[in-house]
Amino acid sequence: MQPLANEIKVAISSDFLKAFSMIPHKQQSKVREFLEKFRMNPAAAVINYEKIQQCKDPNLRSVRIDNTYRGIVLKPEVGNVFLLLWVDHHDKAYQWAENKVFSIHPETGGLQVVDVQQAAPPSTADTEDQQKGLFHDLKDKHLLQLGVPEAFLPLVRGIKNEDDLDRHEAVLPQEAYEALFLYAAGYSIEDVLREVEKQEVEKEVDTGDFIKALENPDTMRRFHVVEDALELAEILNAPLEQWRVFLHPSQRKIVEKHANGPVRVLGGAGTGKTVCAMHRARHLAQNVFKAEGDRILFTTFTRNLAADIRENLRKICPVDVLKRIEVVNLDAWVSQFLKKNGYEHTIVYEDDTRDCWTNALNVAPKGLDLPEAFYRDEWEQIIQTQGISSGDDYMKASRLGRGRKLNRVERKAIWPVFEEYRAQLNEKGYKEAIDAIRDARVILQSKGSVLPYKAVIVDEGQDMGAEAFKLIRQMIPADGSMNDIFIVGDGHQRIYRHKVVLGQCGINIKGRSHKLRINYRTTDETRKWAVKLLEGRKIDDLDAGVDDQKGYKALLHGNPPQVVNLPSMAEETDFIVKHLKQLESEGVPINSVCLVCRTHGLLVQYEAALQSAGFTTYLIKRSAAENRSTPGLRLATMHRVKGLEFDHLIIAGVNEGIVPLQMVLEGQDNPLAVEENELRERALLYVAATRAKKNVLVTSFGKKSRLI
Ligand SMILES: Nc1ncnc2c1ncn2[C@@H]1O[C@H](COP(=O)(O)OP(=O)(O)OP(=O)(O)O)[C@@H](O)[C@H]1O
Repeated sequence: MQPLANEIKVAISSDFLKAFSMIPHKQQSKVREFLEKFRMNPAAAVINYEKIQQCKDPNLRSVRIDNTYRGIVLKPEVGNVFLLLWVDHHDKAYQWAENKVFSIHPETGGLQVVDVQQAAPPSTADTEDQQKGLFHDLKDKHLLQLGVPEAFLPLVRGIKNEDDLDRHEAVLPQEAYEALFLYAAGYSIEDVLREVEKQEVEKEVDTGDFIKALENPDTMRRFHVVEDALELAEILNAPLEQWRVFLHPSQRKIVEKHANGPVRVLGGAGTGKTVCAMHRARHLAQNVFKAEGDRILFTTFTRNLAADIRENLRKICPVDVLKRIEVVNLDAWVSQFLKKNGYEHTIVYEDDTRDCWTNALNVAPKGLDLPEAFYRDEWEQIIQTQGISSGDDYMKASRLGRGRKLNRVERKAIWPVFEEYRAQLNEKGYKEAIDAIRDARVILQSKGSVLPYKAVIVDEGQDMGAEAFKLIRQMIPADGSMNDIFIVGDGHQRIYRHKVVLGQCGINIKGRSHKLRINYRTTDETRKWAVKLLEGRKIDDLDAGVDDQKGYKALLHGNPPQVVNLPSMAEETDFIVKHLKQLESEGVPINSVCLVCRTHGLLVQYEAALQSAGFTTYLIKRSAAENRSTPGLRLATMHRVKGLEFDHLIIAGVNEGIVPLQMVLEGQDNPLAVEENELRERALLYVAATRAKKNVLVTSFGKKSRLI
């Protein structure tokens, strides 16, 4: 790798990458050639800097890409630093540059770009209105602390309500908008400053020191200092995958945190939890645990998400770093571990154990007349959760929270069902995941094995059960080591049957808890629709506390989800076909669309109908990464789309009886369990809707679900 001349720093902006992605391929190749020369020596004579007439910022220059295309570069007067800002056709590039001014904010130290033409206050604002503005309680000093550029103070004073604030979102620097949004949402100024990490801003900011400004977290959300040619080439190969380079300050803080124990990160759908977890893995492997034998374990709940993460880590890690990060879903890790330790069995899930239950229920006492669902829940919620393995222990077990009371005689009478169920599993060589996880922990404990992991990173923490977290704790015992466990999760997305209290699994996160609030994936309209599904429900924070969705915001805007009810499935399918054809006619690639529904049975029916309408389809499976190079409309159950994302989403068959799934709700005599089951069904719809980047269509036939 060649070093840069004279310690010159070259940074590219997120805007530059967006502009680069929009120019023709031919010019993109020219830009690449130019950039390589530029990166090696931006001060070289071959680079033709031209002053831009009428430009408000005296430090902006244009550079020649070819006869017709120009790049826009910022070369501050002081410091050996060059920033690449934009690329476009000559006239458009000049137009873009005309009103832009780049400056270091005197309070926050962040390098901001503002369009000075947009800084004028709303023309309707008279003096009286200004006094009643949304921010009239805040002094100028506070507004500046929040990152509002000085030139924008009159504009911000003229903002009268939240809609007005939203209208100015694109005009304000993102950090200023986010801080104002939080204040408008009811946070105190102190809370806002804490939330946006601006409590400890340096006293004196040198507004001429661009090198220093490039290290500021606000700057780093839009500028990236290019390290070497390889990195530059990789960034240019996927200019729109901005998560690879530009982290939000709240994300960066979490990623680079030096933590003296386990860290928990919460955040609603699309807030970049997985992105943070991946960057954390890279950061630890690259900068903290650097020895050849050091390993980072990155574990997820679902198998297809692990496959996706493996692919994405490749994009941000050099090969030598990547090979020290092991990505695997927990069940697979456990399976491999048990195999290595001489255990041969198959891990089974709910659907695989139907026969075992049928046989076990043959020994159920006739007089009690308890439904199958009762036995299954008793097994899962009492016997498995408490690790009960004998009739005696079952007699003593706490059944708190179970609606149907059982006296001693009844307990004794039903215990043989569970014994028989266990025997059925053993006979077939099956193990429920929770048993396998428990076995792995016991082996680790008894052998005192030392694993090579210096850190464990957990994605989808909300779906890991207590046994899973106890195992993770055992993998990396609590011996005071720094940066040992990093968990990201969201109770709103819990769609499997687990609820944990990390503290009770030996994972103490006190004082090391963070929250992400900016949704990068969905539009704000979709986010609001999805959040409503869970409104008023108590959602836990993985550690016996309560989580909320206050202060969340999506960066993108669009139409709210379209909800359509049709009389029959045939008519619903026709409607979906028309919708898909419309998308195709707008140039939407069909593999960026996913049709989701609640059950596999229904999915198969939609698959057949859509295939006969001429669409190629692709079923998303439990074990494979979502490979976009495979053609076809994506089809998946709600469980399978967790952690994934698509431009367009169709949620079909959202009928009463299907969402929530009747089978899940019935047979329950415990109101608490009914409530929990319904919550999970709502969470499934929340997860499904929040997979969409652009728009959501929700369809039903016959009677539509009461949830929509
Ligand atoms: N700093 C960032 N800059 C640009 N895009 C980002 C950034 N962080 C996250 N994203 C994008 O936001 C989307 C959601 O990110 P991610 O999947 O990490 O969120 P999540 O919180 O794990 O979502 P969920 O819980 O809904 O599965 C992705 O498309 C990701 O690339």
